[in-house]
Amino acid sequence: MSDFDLKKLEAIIAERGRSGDAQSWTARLFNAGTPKAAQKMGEEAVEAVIAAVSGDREGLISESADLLYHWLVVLALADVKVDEVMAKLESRTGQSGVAEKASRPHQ
Ligand SMILES: N=c1c2ncn([C@@H]3O[C@H](COP(=O)(O)OP(=O)(O)OP(=O)(O)O)[C@@H](O)[C@H]3O)c2ncn1[C@@H]1O[C@H](COP(=O)(O)O)[C@@H](O)[C@H]1O
Repeated sequence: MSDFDLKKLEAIIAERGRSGDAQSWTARLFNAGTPKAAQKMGEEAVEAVIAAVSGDREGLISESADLLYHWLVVLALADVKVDEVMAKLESRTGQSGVAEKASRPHQ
């Protein structure tokens, strides 16, 4: 099993985004800004949905990777850390999760 994880990709994105390398897709997204990065994230999400609904397992894996990459770029541009998202998810587990869930509408 791979030991690659979202925090490693987060670090790569932070470094590549600031690189100024014209060949870097991450740098191009950083330069383009949040609207472009968020648009790409949305496109990849839709492609992942299509793969899931059509039963395309390999497609779902590939589109999920694209989605997570673009999601991390959007987070980086908003100065939000993966750890903050994980803390939010953790707060929804166990007893604290019950309290958080009760405070959220539509759940
Ligand atoms: N994980 C990814 C990753 N996933 C997807 N992509 C790129 O996301 C881009 C958009 O995907 P699309 O399928 O929409 O491709 P496209 O049709 O060319 O896009 P459009 O410009 O036409 O909208 C493609 O160029 C993919 O290569 C990624 N680009 C980079 N990474 C990671 O970021 C690192 C640094 O990459 P660079 O910034 O390119 O050096 C890489 O080593 C990887 O670890």
